Formats: sequence, structure tokens, C-alpha cells
Amino acid sequence: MRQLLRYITPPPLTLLISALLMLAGTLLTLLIPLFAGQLTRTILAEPGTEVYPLAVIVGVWAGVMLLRTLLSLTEEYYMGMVGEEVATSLRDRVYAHLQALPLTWHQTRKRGQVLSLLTSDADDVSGFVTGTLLPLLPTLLTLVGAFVMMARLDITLAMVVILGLPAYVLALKVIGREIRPLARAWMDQYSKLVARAEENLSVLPALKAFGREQLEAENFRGDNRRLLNIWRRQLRRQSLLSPAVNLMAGLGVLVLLWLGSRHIAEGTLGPADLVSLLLYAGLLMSPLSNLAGVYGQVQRVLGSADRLITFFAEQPEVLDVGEALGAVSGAVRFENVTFAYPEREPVLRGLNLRIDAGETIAITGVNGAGKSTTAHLLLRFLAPDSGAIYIDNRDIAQASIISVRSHAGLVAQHVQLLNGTVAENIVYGRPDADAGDIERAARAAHADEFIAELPQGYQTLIGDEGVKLSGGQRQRLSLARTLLRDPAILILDEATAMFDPAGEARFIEECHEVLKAKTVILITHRPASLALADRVLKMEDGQLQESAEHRLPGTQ
Ligand SMILES: Nc1ncnc2c1ncn2[C@@H]1O[C@H](COP(=O)(O)OP(=O)(O)OP(=O)(O)O)[C@@H](O)[C@H]1O
Repeated sequence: MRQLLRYITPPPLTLLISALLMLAGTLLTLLIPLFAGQLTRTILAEPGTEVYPLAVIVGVWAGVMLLRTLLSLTEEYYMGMVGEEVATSLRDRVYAHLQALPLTWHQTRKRGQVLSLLTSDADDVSGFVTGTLLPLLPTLLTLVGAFVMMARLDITLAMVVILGLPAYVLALKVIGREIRPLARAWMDQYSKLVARAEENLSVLPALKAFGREQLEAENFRGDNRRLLNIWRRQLRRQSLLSPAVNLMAGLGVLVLLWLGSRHIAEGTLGPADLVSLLLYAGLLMSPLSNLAGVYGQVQRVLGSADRLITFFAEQPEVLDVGEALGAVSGAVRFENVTFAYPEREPVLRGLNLRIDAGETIAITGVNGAGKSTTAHLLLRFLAPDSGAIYIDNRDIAQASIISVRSHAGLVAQHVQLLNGTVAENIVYGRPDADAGDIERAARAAHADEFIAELPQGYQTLIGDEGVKLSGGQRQRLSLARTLLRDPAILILDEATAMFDPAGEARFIEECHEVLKAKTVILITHRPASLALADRVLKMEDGQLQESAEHRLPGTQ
């Protein structure tokens, strides 16, 4: 928990005000038993004894109660604010870290599980800090204060209370021990449930096409029942905690009453002091129950805290460390690059590649040969196991990731678009671009024709992942988005795969001018696209070989 507190930054002033209000409130509460003692003394006083008048005691008592209520109101507001600010800053940090983690981290996790870090785990932890951890302060103060006041009245009775505490702590431990693993199991099962729902909803067309609605509903139901069972087991133990503690506290009060009456009979304690003492013991009951609750909640929240600590320990991509590449002409060189995905055979084995600035090369090869992997290495989504990659003779491992990605643009095989307008999608990589820039990029990608035919032109909403567009239109939009960034190196990974043959031929002819100004890497099998290339390379056994067989007749 202490590790996690590093990531939680409560607002200092609001926190200080809440703490002071809590302390003041607790001190006022500790006065009440004293008033009760004085009241008893006044009621039982022999005529002629000097005691406070009844009206004074009741008046002061009522005044203190009123003040206590006012403090509680203000305290609630400030505590609420601390809670919300803690939750907000923790969510900010989780989200920033989520985005900074490399693609490889995300590829090995389910989206639902990742999202639960941001939602339930972050909420659990911030709720714990404000709902449990901060109120601990008045709880502990009440405990200590009540004990000191009791000791002043009767040290023996106060010691009985202190000696009873270890038994109480032990009971907490025994009952609470089993809660933690159950809390973790619940959270794991919960994220599995969310992950399943998320996955099913994101592949809904496939799910419906294969008639899996009922099967998936049953799978979900099964996961949901398992979740309920874990919760039931956890609740059984958790609901045991508070009654057990209350029972022990009640028995403790009985012991006090019995011992107190004996002390009165022996003349070492006055009846008014016994009244105060019992009220102090009563004051102890609620902090003790609170502490019991705290123990249960600590066990529960530790699961979330563990997950967040592990998550924050993951190494993020540092985007701006290393030198910026500055202006580049776009020459690319792979030198003896070897790469394997974790626990897989190497994809690239000593790959060498040299592309001159402004050259267009095509890479072909069977599915799974490693073509996209090569592109991802150039973008620093992945890092080579050995060897080096250069842009303009500068090792990209030494350059800042952000500058590498600003010079190398990728139009990927699977186009990813936002659920926004056409214009919002094109401007994504260069938010400062104006309408003229957007239209120029669209024209260069030959997307302007179909955009003009859309109901609201550039302002047309294109739906989740661009569902309201055809595959080819999505690819053109994706190309426009990349061209707007104007990278010196352009990687088109099967970027024309969705084009109809006539459209592809036209596109290639028309884009020729735009592409001529850049270093272009075409990952493709399509003869029409291959015709664009100055050289065609074939990927085989993790290496690239020059190949002439894909050239179209008439091309150089
Ligand atoms: N994230 C990943 N983790 C593990 N293995 C991966 C990952 N991505 C790709 N691979 C594997 O690496 C190999 C190369 O994949 P890559 O996508 O580079 O091939 P490709 O030549 O682009 O194929 P295609 O023509 O089908 O697009 C494949 O065997 C694939 O299974």
C-alpha cells in the first residue's frame, strides 16, 4: 500500500483542512463523557456541595453538540473533495501510463482487463484512501483519547481495556486472513467477465454470422455465476467480522461494569466517574468496529493495489529521450537485424536492407514471413534483438521515438479509424492543420472524390472503426491521414488490398507524384502496386532477397 501511495496525491490544502476538522470533531466528542460525569455528580450531590448547576452543564453540552454537527457538515464536504481529487489524479496517472506502455504490452493483454485497471481498481484504491484510510485518523485519536481519559479515572480499568485489545486484533486476523485471496479472485473474475463482454461486442458481426449469440450468453452467465459465488464466500467472512467485534466489545463493557461496581463498593471510584468511564468505553466501540471494517477493506483493496503496483512497475516507452532526428532525406538501412517475438522462433534472421532516399521498394513474401514486423521495427514499435536500423545513417535506437515516428508514416493493413467525422480522422496526426491542409491531403490520397459524395462531406460521421465506409475508402482515408503528417518515409502495408483492380491502377497512377517525393516501402502482393517499385524484394527465411520475378512487363 505504501508503494501505491506514491501515485496518490491528495490536494494538500483540502487534506489539511479535512484533517483539522476531523481532529477538532474528535476532541469535541471526547468531551461528552466528561459532561455526563458532571451531570451525574450534580444529580447525586448532597445539598451544600459545590457542583456545576444543571442548566450550565446541559447548556454547554448542547453547545458542543451543535458545534460538532457543524464541523461534521464541513468535514463531509472537504473529505468528499479529497476523495474526488485523489480518484481523478490516480485515473490520470493510470491512463497516461496505459498509453505510454509499448504496443507489445497491450498485445499480450485483454482490453477488458486493461480497462478494469482504470475503472474498478483505481476506484477501489481511491475509495479506500478516502473512505477508510483518512477516517482512520479520528478513529485512532478517539481510541487514544478515550484510553487516556479512562486512565485518569481508573488506571486498572483502563489497563483491562488495553489488555483486551490483543485478543481483538487476533480475532480480526483470523477472520480477515481468508478475505484477501477471495478479493483478488473476485477482481480477476470480474475483469474476465468485462473482457469477455468487450471482446464479444467488438466482434459482433462475426458472432452473429456464426450464430453464437446463445452460446456466448451462456458463457457470460457461467462467468457471472462464478463471480457471484466468490462474492458470496467473501461476504460470508466479511459479515462475520463486525458482529464478532461488537460481541467482544459488548463483553468488554460487561467486564468493566462488574469491575467498576466493585471499585465503587471499595470506595476507589465514584459513581459519576463510572458513568464517564462507561461512556468512554462506549466511545471505543465505534472506532473498534471501524477498525474491524478497515481490516476487511484493507484485505479487499490489496488485490487492486497489487495489480496497480505491478502495472506501474511496467516500463513505459520514453517518447522524448534520445536526440531528435531533425530534417531527414529518408535513407533507410537495416544492418544484420535479428528479431523474435517472445517465446517464438526468430522472424528476422540477420536481415540487411538498404533503401536510398526517395526510392520506392516493394517487399513481398508469404503470409507470416515477417514483412509487417520489419515495418514495426522501423517505427520502433519493436526493438531488434541484435543488429541496428538507421535513418539517414543515424541509429534509430539512439533517436527519440517521437521523432522516428514523425519521419516514418505507416498506412497499416488493418485501418484504425475513430468514431468521428472524416475531417477529424484526417487531422488526427496533425491537430494544427487547417481545412486547406486536410483537403490537400485528401486529394493526394485520392479520397476527395468519395468524401465529396458523402452526405455531409468532410463533416460526415463514419461510425466505429469507420463502419460506414467501404474497405477501400477506409484505406484512402488512412493514407490521407498519414500524408498530412508528410513523413519522409512512407510504409504502405497492404494499403491497396481493399481496392478494386481498376481503382488500384488509377490510384497508383495518380499517387505516383506524391510517392516519388518520398522513400516508400510497399508491402504488397498486388502486381499493380509492385509496378510502382524501383526494386522488388522478397522476404524468405527472415531475410530479404532482390527479386525480379514480380516486375510487370514494361516496368524498369
Ligand atoms: N505480436 C506478436 N506476437 C507473437 N508473434 C507474432 C506477433 N505478431 C506477429 N507474429 C508472428 O510473427 C510472424 C511474422 O508476422 P508478420 O505480421 O510480420 O508477417 P507478414 O509477413 O506481415 O504476414 P502477412 O503477409 O500475413 O501480413 C508470424 O509468424 C506471426 O505469427
